[in-house]
Amino acid sequence: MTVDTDRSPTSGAPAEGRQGADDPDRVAQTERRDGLVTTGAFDVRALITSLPQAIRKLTPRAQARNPVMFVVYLGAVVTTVLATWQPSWFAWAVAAWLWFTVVFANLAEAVAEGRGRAQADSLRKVKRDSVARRIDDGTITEIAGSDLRIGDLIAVEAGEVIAGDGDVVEGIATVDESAITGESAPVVRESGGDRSAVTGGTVVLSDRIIVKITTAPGETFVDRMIALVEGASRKKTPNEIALDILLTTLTIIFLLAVVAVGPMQQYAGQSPDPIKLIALLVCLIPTTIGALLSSIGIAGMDRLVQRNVLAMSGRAVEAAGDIDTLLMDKTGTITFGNRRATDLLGAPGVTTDELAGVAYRCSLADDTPEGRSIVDLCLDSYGVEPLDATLRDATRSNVHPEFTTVPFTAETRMSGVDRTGSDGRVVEYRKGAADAVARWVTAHGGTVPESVLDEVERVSSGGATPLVVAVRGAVVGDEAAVGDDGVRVLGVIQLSDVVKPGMAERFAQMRAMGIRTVMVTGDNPLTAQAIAAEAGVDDFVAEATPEDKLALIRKEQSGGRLVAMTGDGTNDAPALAQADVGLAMNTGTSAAKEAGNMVDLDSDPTKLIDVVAIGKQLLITRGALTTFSLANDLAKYFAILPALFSVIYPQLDALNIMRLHSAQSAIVSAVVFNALIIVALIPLSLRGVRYRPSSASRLLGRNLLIYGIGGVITPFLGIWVIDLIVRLLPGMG
Ligand SMILES: Nc1ncnc2c1ncn2[C@@H]1O[C@H](COP(=O)(O)OP(=O)(O)OP(=O)(O)O)[C@@H](O)[C@H]1O
Ligand SMILES: [K+]
Ligand SMILES: [Mg+2]
Repeated sequence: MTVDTDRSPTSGAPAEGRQGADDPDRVAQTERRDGLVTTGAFDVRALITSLPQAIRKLTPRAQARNPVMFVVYLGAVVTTVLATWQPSWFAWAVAAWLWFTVVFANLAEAVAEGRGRAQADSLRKVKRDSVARRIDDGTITEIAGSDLRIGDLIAVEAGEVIAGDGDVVEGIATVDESAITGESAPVVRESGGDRSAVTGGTVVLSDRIIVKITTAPGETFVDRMIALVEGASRKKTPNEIALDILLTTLTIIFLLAVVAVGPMQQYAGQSPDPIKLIALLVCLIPTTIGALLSSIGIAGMDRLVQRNVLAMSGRAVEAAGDIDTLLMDKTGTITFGNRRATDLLGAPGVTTDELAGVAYRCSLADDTPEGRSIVDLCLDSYGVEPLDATLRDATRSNVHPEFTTVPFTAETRMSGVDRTGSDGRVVEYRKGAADAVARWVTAHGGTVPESVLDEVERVSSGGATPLVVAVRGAVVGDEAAVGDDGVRVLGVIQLSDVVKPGMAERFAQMRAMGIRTVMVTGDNPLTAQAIAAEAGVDDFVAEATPEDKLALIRKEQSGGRLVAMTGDGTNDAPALAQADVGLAMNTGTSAAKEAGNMVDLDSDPTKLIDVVAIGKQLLITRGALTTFSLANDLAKYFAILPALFSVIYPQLDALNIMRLHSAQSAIVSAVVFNALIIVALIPLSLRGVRYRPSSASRLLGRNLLIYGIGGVITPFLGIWVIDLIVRLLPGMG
């Protein structure tokens, strides 16, 4: 057991290095920083500090949620009544230890929940009251952050707290998100692209942005994080419900068996003692796993929080343990997502100046990061004469009589501007994915020159994204001479992005875990291939629309496979919602974060390795403790049955292999052991059984061996030792 003695989980202080080298279960080393942090290790003091909370859970209502422990609870009540009615040392000893059993079970849950409370406290600090400057028809009203409604537009400037969750709809800013992510380096949040989501409670460090509110007060990301780490929103997973049903069935069977013992005793001329029968029942029903089941689940979620992953459902965590396929989008997930225009390559007979002029027009109203980077490149490196500010702004906000914006969509994979001249003739400026533009050009009777196709191929093979630029219609003004109404390809814009470091080895690790990694991108096959090779994914799908992404997941799932998806864009949202595990990047859009069932605050897609390990560990821990609990209960037969019957059937004394002192001391010892084993296993239930990547059947065999045999042997030793002490107490015969 790893005992971290230098901090209490309820101290509220975010720990430095919550995971150290002392944690044997650490599956992968991730940089840890300040932030949403607690110790992953178990702290003995937590048992004491969580005691009041455990006692508070003694209400019938709280107990009724757990059928196995509810039987113990009722047993404790009945035994207490009997002990008051006919007091004896034995009766009171059993009553007291039955109450301890119930409290210890509550304690397991309270300790697990307590670990989240410190995180919740530090998150509440993020939820400070802030003032929002709401924009209504151009005027600004100051209102309380708590009065914001979905759809409100607010202006936030450097130094101000963002009052609510939303998407940046105008501007670009650096934002300090450390209160939530623990990452102290500021992040860029900008309109238009996949890095538009901002979280209420974070602070704008530079510039000014306009944010469109996407969540109602009280339902914000931070609110959900608080509910999550406190376990308030925890629902039983299907697996837990199935196990609950099994445990309840066993409890009913044992209840019937014990009820039958009374008449048997009577028949043999011995008057049955209800206290002994209750003790027998409690020892036989699976109290150990019944007591620890919910803390195992809570601890699994908590371990994810320690890795900066927020799981919105326990079901997703369990599914993660069995993932077969991981789908990822490319930009922003495998690459940094900071696609910048880096080069312009003119078609034959087109000068780069002409190309730059058209590229600039194309991107004037394109509010994506790609579009803005093209404008920057054209102005800074190609000396394009900028349009005057009013004209530009009018175009951008699509109110100019002459210019009509054609925004980028994931379906068309093109964007541009239509310009209506004074003679009513329209010129269409377009740029976009090579295949999309080629289709547009062909549809209008044009062709893409061979040399442009060569450039596209060259740019793509290097892992960059080529955008083909084309114009259709008569020339108005000073752009490239296109002659008549025809359509003409002007050249290629090169967009460059960088693969996040360390991808290849992490994907290799996934391969070792039996997970197939597939990159799904809207980009062209050559770029996809180059990036796929660099990142080391097993497979890739290119030119995928949002529907394709969704269909791919459905196809994988229909083959019985469990699928994880990581993504950041609005176009990934349907797929994130469909996947068994939908891990959204925190840098992504609100839509993506809403759709997924997990959010990675570090925006690291390979974090899925940790998520899978934690999911597997959760399943293994639950299996191991269930095995242990059942084996354990079996062994208690040997302590209690001889004690109950040896007076009438002396042969049964042969079963009393522990040579327990007396019937009373045997029963009390069994009940004491039954209670103490719960406390002894709390650390294991919270920390989880050690997990190493290996085949599922090997793991299962190994655990059955350790926890099955351990579960049989431990009670014999434990009850024998406890009996040595208990026999010294009064009333033990
Ligand atoms: N602003 C833009 N204007 C025109 N075309 C664009 C623009 N941005 C991207 N494209 C083109 O559309 C393609 C699809 O872009 P999108 O951002 O939808 O990709 P995606 O499906 O999210 O995949 P990934 O994020 O993995 O690249 C890009 O590969 C590019 O060729
Ligand atoms: K038991
Ligand atoms: Mg994307």
